[in-house]
Amino acid sequence: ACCSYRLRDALHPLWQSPLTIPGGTRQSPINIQWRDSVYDPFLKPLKISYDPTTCLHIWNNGYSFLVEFDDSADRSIIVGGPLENQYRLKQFHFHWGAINEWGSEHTVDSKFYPAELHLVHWNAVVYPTFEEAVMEGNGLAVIGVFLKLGAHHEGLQTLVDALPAVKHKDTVIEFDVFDPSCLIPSCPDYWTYAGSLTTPPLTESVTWIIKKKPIEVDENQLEAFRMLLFTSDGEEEKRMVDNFRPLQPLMNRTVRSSFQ
Ligand SMILES: COc1cccc(CN2CCc3cc(OS(N)(=O)=O)c(OC)cc3C2)c1
Ligand SMILES: [Zn+2]
Repeated sequence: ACCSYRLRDALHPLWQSPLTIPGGTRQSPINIQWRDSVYDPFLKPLKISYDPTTCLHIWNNGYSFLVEFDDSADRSIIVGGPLENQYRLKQFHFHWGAINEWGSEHTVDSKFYPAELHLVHWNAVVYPTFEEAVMEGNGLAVIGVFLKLGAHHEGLQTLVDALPAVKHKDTVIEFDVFDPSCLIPSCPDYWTYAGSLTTPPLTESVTWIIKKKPIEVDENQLEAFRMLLFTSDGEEEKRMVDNFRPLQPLMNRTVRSSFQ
């Protein structure tokens, strides 16, 4: 009883997974202290080339909603930046809060944004499958984009309009043409550091590329995220909000910036 009590204490209420990974040295998310980040002049610009027709569907996986892509060929890829290889787009999703005061996973100088977009890519040059890449130190590259409250975002609206169809956990809707580069700021500046997935399996396989500039979305668009449910149809409704992992210790890591 004692050990299970201890374990239960350490489990995150959201997905019953450990808050800290035993022996974890590069967990995510982290606070990005702007003045502690180190400008690296050798960082290249990140090159993003997505084919909008690789978009497949949106599904509510009970933790967020994922927009998944056909990653059977090198049709939607990123290259450059801190990356040694090119990486294929697998899916993107968001994390958000119940209110605008919090919701992002990463913070900048301890400031939360109301939401954060993650575009998940995998190293198909080195690994045969996404599942294998998830387990390897250089397996994944995730672009993080902060969302702030402001003007209506035209590109996001097509996605928002589809959300009522994936209100419940394990629902899916076809979504067949979407170019996620409309959600990425044109400003090239980013921070980068070695981290992990922030949802199970929490593996330390992610090169994080966090864009300095946020995108603006309006209140109605954030509210649309908040009307999704963690729960399946027929279960007692639990609103899908606050689906972000707590900040993790920086430990022996340096955050590099692509800008001075
Ligand atoms: C070996 O473990 C897996 C193999 C294939 C697919 C998955 C599920 N996948 C992992 C990557 C990931 C990563 C996710 O978020 S994040 N913040 O990028 O870590 C996520 O947020 C909803 C969902 C998923 C789903 C796990
Ligand atoms: Zn994420």
